[in-house]
Amino acid sequence: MIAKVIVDVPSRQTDRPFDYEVPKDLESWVEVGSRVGVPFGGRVLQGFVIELAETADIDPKRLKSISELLDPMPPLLPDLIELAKWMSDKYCCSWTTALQAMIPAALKGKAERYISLNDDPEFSAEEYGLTALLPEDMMDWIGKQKQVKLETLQQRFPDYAPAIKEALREGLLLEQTSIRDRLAIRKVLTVFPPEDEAAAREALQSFPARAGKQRELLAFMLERGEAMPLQAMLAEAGGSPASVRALVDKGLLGMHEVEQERDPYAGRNFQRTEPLPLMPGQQTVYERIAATVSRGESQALLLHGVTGSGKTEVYMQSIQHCLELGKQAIVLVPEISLTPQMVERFKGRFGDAVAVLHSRLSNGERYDEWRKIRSRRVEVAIGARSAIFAPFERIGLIIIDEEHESSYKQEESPKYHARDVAVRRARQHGAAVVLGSATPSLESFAAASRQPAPGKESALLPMPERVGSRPMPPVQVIDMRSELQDGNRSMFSRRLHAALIERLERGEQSVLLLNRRGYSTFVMCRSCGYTAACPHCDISLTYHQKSRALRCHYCGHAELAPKECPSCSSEHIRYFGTGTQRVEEELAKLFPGIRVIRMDVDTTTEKHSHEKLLKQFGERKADVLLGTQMVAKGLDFPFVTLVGVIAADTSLNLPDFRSAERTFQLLTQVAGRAGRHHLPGEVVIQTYSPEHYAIVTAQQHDYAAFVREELKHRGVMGYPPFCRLVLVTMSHEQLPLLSSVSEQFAERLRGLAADEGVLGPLEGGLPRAMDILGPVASPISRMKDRYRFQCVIKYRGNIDVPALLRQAMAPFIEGSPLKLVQFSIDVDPQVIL
Ligand SMILES: Nc1ncnc2c1ncn2[C@@H]1O[C@H](COP(=O)(O)OP(=O)(O)OP(=O)(O)O)[C@@H](O)[C@H]1O
Ligand SMILES: [Zn+2]
Ligand SMILES: [Zn+2]
Repeated sequence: MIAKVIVDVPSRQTDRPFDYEVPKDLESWVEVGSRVGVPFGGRVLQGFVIELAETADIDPKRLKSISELLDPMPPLLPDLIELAKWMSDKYCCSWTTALQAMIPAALKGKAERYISLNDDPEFSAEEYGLTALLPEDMMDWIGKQKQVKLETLQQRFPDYAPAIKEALREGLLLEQTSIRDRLAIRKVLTVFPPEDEAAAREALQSFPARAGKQRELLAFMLERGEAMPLQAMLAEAGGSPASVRALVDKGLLGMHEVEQERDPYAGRNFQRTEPLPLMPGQQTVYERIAATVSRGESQALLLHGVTGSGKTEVYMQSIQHCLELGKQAIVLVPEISLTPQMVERFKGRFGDAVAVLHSRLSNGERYDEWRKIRSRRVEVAIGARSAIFAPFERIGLIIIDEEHESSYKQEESPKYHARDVAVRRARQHGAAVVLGSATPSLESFAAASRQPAPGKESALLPMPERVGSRPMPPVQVIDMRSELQDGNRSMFSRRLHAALIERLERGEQSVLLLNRRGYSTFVMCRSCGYTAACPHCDISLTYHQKSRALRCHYCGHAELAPKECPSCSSEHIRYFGTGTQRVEEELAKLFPGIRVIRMDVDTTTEKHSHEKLLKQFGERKADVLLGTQMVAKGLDFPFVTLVGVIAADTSLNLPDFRSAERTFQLLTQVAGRAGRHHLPGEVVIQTYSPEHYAIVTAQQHDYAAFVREELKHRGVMGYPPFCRLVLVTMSHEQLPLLSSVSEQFAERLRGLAADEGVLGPLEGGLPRAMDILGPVASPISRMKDRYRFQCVIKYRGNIDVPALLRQAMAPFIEGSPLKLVQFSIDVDPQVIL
């Protein structure tokens, strides 16, 4: 049997399956999706079996064998293997990169080298005159251990590296490579009650007096009647491991190692919840989703429900329906809203049938949650982006909450968008996809608004009302320019100031949002305007108050913050702390005694800090929750009656075609935190551009008006959803070489597009058109000492752009990797900064 294996070398030249013979004893184990170790270029590397075949495509004499099978049960399923191929085509990444993205980090094995003695009876060290090569104690040690790690051997005998090498060459020592996973399954020695209870009870009567402890232990286990870890048993019943072992030897108790799972939610009791009677709006939507799931139709539905309309309840009842059909469900949520609130809701409804995958778990915990899915012990997976790869076999429903969130796009390779992968995976399984949001992305909204095919219903499912017909909170927009004219220099407008006082007096809570972007921490000289920049990247350094250091976000470069200006020696050099720190200080000054919880990157670095802070706020231990984007989403606190936005426009002015959309989304989401329960809410938005349509429409809670206006702009400028984008970034240390290669690349691409008959500006109204802009220097023109150029490709219609890109790149990616210009391709980029 031949296995076609994708080997873990992420280079474009080796991005294809290689043939390996499956050893006879592994034939019944190796499957499509198995992870194996295979010899490759003199080493053993990890790979995935993507196909099994009878015959090899290469000369059988050159055929090598699989060296090891890494897991008894394949970590990947055939549908995921196929999905990886699709991802590698669509996103222009290597196959192995796509496959690696699908398995938990704990399974990304690393090759290790082991040394043993050559115990082949034919081999004689004397004969080859090798007896003196290695010291006797080393030979003894290796012999006793049978197999030692090369690293350990070198540490123990540091002076013998050349001798060890020679011994390996001469065959005195043998080397094996093997893939070791980054972490093993946790095993616990467990004691089992007697298999034959009657016999054990009999034995209990006839125990000799001196074996009193054994008697006690046996009685204890008989009483208990179920297995328990040895440690726990000894702690509870007393006694020593030796007495337990004696009972095991007598065949009265059983004992062996049992895999144990780390359960991050162990010991937490989730209050069981029952499905709520749905509101009429929820009911209509639920019925559409349930019918689609029942039909096994892979349709993508857009649930456009305003904040507080009860989307989560609709998700949960739809999942319930899916489970009743014997199928599984995946729920994607943005990492940031994987708060205890969200987890609690799902655990409360589905109990142990839920696996939770998020990045704040340790690798081990994540792996264990993943194994619950793989071994079919759970039915529902809830997690961030990568949970879309949950290895379920019969998916009936995929839900993407807050579908407009940019965190669904992975920024490193494979640069996939979970929404597109979900649609593809749903097609494989005949599963329904539900995209939910109060502020859908323009792409999803445009797709769902398209005229449905004849006989089909619309994909757009609106829920325009809040649960219980609660009103949307009134929003006031404050023009900060007139505040200044009236002599108010504070960062709080008079209205926001007064509103905060009211909440303090009434004992209600407030959420304050500071749009962090544009408020970063930087260093500036007041005398000459000098700002500290990274010597390796074209970007300014940020100031970290704790370590008093300046750091680069891109390459990690760090230096001590200067006391005087390096440029003009002035002492008037100023460090600007994070925006949120400044707001916090100001709050303390203006409202003595106010209790503030600050939530930003600085206060949420520790593992559970995010949860802790929210919990405190939920318990009303603070008056104000102040933070960045983190406070805008998903929170549902009954006593929050005021939401204030300190400066709405910081994200409006970014040179990014989505900046208006992002601003509208952020304002709408954060405004939605107010007045969700019995107490009415109020929102105050401070801005310098009160007339901007993103702010006006957010004030009116008018998504449709925002979309109309935004679509006009996108149409004029030629941006999605009117076309699609691909960003190609090229980098190299030498500017002249980079400039010449990027010109040649763009020329080739234009030639290929012209051959296809699609080259040209998009304005022409052709159904298929492709425009290639650039190359130009990237907005960050140098990073990690490499210069960067980019091309932006805009296209419309059914054009296989990735295939054209591969062809255009081909001449530049062959040969020695060191001299090569590096190409990075981002399909459907979220930011083109
Ligand atoms: N049918 C119902 N009957 C009573 N209460 C409900 C019902 N459905 C939802 N709720 C409650 O309404 C509140 C808002 O619901 P939920 O948080 O699901 O809204 P949402 O649409 O997800 O909002 P957001 O987009 O702002 O997160 C919650 O407290 C929820 O428990
Ligand atoms: Zn200066
Ligand atoms: Zn840098």
